[in-house]
Amino acid sequence: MVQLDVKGWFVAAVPTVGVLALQGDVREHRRVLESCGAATAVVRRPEELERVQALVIPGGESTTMWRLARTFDLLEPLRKRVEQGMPAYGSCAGMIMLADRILDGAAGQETIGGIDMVVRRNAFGRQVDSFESDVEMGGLDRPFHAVFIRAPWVESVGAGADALGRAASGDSAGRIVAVRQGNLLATSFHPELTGDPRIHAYFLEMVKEAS
Ligand SMILES: NC(=O)CC[C@H](N)C(=O)O
Repeated sequence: MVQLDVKGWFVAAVPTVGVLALQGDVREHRRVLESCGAATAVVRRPEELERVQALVIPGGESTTMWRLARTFDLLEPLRKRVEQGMPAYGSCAGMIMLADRILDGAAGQETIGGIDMVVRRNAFGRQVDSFESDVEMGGLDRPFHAVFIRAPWVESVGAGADALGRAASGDSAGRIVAVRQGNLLATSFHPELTGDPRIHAYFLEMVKEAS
C-alpha cells in the first residue's frame, strides 16, 4: 500500500499482509500480525489478492480451502503470485497448501505449491489429535513452544528447501515441522494460538527483505 500524506506527497510504501480468509483461524493471525506492527487485509477474491504484498494461509482444513479456492477462482491467481515471488507463510493446513506434493490428501486434492517438500496430512493426528512440543528453529534465539492440531508433518524436503524446524521432544522428536524456501515459510503448528509472536515477526522480516 502506498501511503500519501495530507498534501498527497508519497511518504512510504508499507506492505499489506493479506490473510487468506476462505476458512480457518483468520482472526488470530491478523491479531498477531497487527501486534507486530503489520497492516493486514482479508483475501477472498482475486481483486483482494492483487492488493496485498504478502499472504498468510491459516490453519483450518486444507480440503475445504482447496475446494473454496477453486470455487472463488483463486487457485490459479495464488499459484501465479507465489511463482512471482510473493512472500507467503502457511500454518498447518496452510503448510499443506504450500507443499508441492502431499500424501493422504483427499481424492484429487490440489495445492498452491511452491515449496519443494512432501507433506503428509494428519500425520501426527494418527497418534493423538493435538499435542504440544518444543521446536528447535533456525533463525530463532530459543526453542518455540508449539501447538499441533491434527497436524501434517514433512516427510522430505527437496534440494531448494530448508528444514528450518524440528520437533524437539515427545514421540515425534526429530520430525521436520518448519520449512523455508526463498520467500515461502511453512509450519505444521499454530503460532497464532500461543501468544509468542516470533514466527510472525520472522515472516515479517522476510516480507521486509523481499520488498
Ligand atoms: N489444524 C489444521 O490446520 C489441521 C489441518 C488439517 N488436518 C488438514 O488436512 O487440512
